[in-house]
Amino acid sequence: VDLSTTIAGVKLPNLLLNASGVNCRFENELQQLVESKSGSLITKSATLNSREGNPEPRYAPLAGSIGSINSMGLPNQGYEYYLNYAKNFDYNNTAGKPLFISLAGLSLAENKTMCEAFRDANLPCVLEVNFSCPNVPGKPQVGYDMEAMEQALQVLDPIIGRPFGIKLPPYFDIAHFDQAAAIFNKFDNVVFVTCINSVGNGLAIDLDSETALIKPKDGFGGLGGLLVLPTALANVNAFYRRLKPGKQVIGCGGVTSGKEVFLHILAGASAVEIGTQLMEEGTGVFERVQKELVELMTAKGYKSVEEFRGKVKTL
Ligand SMILES: O=C(O)c1[nH]c(=O)[nH]c(=O)c1Cl
Repeated sequence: VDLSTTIAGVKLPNLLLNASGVNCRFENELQQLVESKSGSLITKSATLNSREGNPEPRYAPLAGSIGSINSMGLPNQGYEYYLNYAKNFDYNNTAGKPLFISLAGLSLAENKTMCEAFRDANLPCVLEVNFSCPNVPGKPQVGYDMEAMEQALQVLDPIIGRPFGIKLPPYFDIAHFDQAAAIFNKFDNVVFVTCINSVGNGLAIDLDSETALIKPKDGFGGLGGLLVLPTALANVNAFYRRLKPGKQVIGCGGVTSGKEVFLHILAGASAVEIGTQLMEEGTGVFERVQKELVELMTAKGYKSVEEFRGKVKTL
């Protein structure tokens, strides 16, 4: 069974990778991903300067393993740390794993500076511009401001000057799928969108203590895990149906096993990111999920993901 895929012109030996933000802030964590059975890896979203992020507790699993809530607040080492990592990355590693870099500037100026630095370094890594962090107080998500998103792309696309992707928030209105896809179809370098980032500003409350699970923002944080699966599948499929040929969708959200990876591919995903389940299980999740996906494909008679990608049936 062939699980390989190609994103932005780079080959992934298998279609699984981490969701940006999980197990990828520090070099030792990134090395764990390199040594894992993932097909590639992506760094924690970087800002111009390093950040401590929000006060803890800022992440919590939800009762009944239905998902997670986080308001990390973009803790990261600053973009130069990840630029340096990308300069030293072994692109000829035996596993053949490519490297993705996530950038989440707090302003267009920050994103411009970071994208110029990566352009000047001219490295084989692939950029994923994060327009969807829901947890920086006072910073509304660019992904929910269509005009700002288009203006940002008008500035960043020519600077990046090569294929790149965008990490999107979940949309919940068909008109928003239409508007966002129409924007991305204007930029030839935007060759993939990653759907979805966490479902913003949920509130998880503990029944016994009658207290919010996380400290920042009165307990408001992004939701992930199984509970967001139907929203993730809808966003993957909405953009799969709307983006021009040649543009791809990376699925993210609700993956706990091979089953949900299969559903993401059926919805149209060319690669699939794992966040909450990686946070809870550790990097062994990639081997387990891959085995389950192969078993499921074999049971269904599929030899490659191309045979069923995007082929979700409707009634
Ligand atoms: O709070 C975070 O760091 C964070 N948390 C998320 O759930 N998505 C993001 O893109 C980011 Cl940047």
